[in-house]
Amino acid sequence: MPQRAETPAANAGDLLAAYRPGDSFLSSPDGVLHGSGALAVLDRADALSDALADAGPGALALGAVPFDATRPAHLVVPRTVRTAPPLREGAADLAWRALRGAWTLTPDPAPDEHTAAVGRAVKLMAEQPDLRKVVLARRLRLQGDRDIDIPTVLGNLLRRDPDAHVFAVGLPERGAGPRTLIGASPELLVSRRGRDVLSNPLAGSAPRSADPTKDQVNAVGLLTSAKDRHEHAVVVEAVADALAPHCSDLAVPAEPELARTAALWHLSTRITGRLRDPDTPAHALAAALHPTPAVCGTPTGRAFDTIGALEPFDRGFYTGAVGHSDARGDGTWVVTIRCADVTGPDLDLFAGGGIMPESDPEAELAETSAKLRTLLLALGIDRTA
Ligand SMILES: C=C(O[C@H]1C=CC=C(C(=O)O)[C@@H]1O)C(=O)O
Repeated sequence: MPQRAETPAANAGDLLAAYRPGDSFLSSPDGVLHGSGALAVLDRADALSDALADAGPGALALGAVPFDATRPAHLVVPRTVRTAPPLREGAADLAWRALRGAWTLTPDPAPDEHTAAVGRAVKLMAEQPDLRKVVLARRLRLQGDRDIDIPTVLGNLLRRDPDAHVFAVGLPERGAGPRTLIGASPELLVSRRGRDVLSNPLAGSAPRSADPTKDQVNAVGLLTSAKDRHEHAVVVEAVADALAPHCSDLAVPAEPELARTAALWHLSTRITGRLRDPDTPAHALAAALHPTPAVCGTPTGRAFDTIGALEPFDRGFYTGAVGHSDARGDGTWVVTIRCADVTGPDLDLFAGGGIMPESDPEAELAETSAKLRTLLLALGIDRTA
């Protein structure tokens, strides 16, 4: 059966108003997508191209791939797709909507366990210098007193970060009703438009400040920090190496620039290339890149094993990839960060940071707290966790 493309909506707000549990929503600087129903549900990204061919020439699929790419993905070819123009200035028209209710916040692991794990990673890197970087994360469990109103959270995320990749995609259920991955990722893993390929790795972070002078001091401090420049360079090198077999004219800027979200400054590098084989779809490029050292470390296998040994929880879909591909092979996939895994009134929030040999455990903990604020503030929780 072919996918149905509905008349485009006037704006993202109309798509949010139409969102129902189980639907998909993706907003990026290129446009906004809403998918409902399912012509096909797939657990492997390499099955996407065939499923898209079955769904018609204009069809698209969207969904999420977990951090551990050997585990099942959750990808949907929606029955119906509706689009809206990019949000841009329209963000100011989205009303900030408060979520009602009370929350219980439980850090798991506790903050001191996270600093201890960072300390262990630093010691490991000192003992084994070939282990250059490990990304360590922590989880914050939230329990509300009513089911989370997902379109309200998405609207609040968009209002604060209109240029972010704001998403809601379904996940395999765990017996407690619909499960949804929501978030506002600032990090483009890869996009493909015809032969044009773009990746925009981020690594190296500093908190934003409401005081403009302090905000600038933080930004300049980040741009000139040897530790953050090093942490960033490791990611750029890996992204360029992974794209090189697929791209000609690979352009890798020598210096990072600053990127900003409402909560953080990041070091950012825009890497562009021309696809050698026009039949390589966006999701194949995403699979070639994932996991970058922005979410795993260097070398990848050693860093992955170290994460397994030091993080006391399962990352699941956090630090995987979320996005969409269409039947031509074009698409956009982002790194699944600044996100939460939601079931009913329960949310698991996640935040991590790149640990380098020179990392300070308390500073790394503070960085994860700043990252958690993206979701906390969208939920109306103005607390540092
Ligand atoms: C792993 C996360 O962020 C990554 C992306 C940007 C900056 C990062 C950093 O400075 O450590 C991380 O590599 C996260 O937000 O959970």
